[in-house]
Amino acid sequence: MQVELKDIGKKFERHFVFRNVSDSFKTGDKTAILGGNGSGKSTLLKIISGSLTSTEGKIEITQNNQNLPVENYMRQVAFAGPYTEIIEEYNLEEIVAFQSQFRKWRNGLSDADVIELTRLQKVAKRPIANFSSGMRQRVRLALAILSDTPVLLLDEPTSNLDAKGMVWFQNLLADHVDDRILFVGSNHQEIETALCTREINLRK
Ligand SMILES: Nc1ncnc2c1ncn2[C@@H]1O[C@H](COP(=O)(O)OP(=O)(O)OP(=O)(O)O)[C@@H](O)[C@H]1O
Repeated sequence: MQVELKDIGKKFERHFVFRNVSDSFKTGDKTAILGGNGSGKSTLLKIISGSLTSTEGKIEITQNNQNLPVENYMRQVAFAGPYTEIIEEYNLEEIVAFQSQFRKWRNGLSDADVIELTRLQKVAKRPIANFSSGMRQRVRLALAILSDTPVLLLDEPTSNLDAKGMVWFQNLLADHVDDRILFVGSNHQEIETALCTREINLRK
């Protein structure tokens, strides 16, 4: 799969957040999207995910030498950001079972494997509404990282994670990144972008 950004710009109200972002990404590319608060990292990630349209330019997706319509592409993208909604009334077992109805897990993992990999098995029957912010973030990350999608987008992945959670995140991502296109939005957090081999710096 190839994701190509052609002169992408995004304007909210009267102001451009960024303009002229052009780049091309293929399977195996791991890209850090860097910049300070308000530089447009989340906005660019949403555009790359297909969930937000750009004001200028276009995004082109190619799979098996064919252009992929955005609605087909969106099914192939997994996204986790601190703002990604999770169904509060469900418990972890129910959320995992719900997602697996429409999306396979990587490497033939079962729902039970996914729950085990969150390391939250002990609270798997508690409603997410009662989870701490760090526990919720683990759920968001596990659901995205373990989804069998060729594109993975993570926005500020270590937000709300403690030291143990950061190590958990790094190991989980390292085990599930190789055959994908990865984008990580980060405020220059070493630990978040450690695996990245290229960058888009929105400050420039
Ligand atoms: N829906 C929206 N309507 C109006 N302005 C918006 C909207 N979404 C984002 N913005 C503005 O666009 C700019 C970039 O926001 P964005 O969330 O992409 O930045 P960011 O680099 O991810 O920031 P942070 O590091 O603080 O998360 C900000 O000035 C923000 O206020």
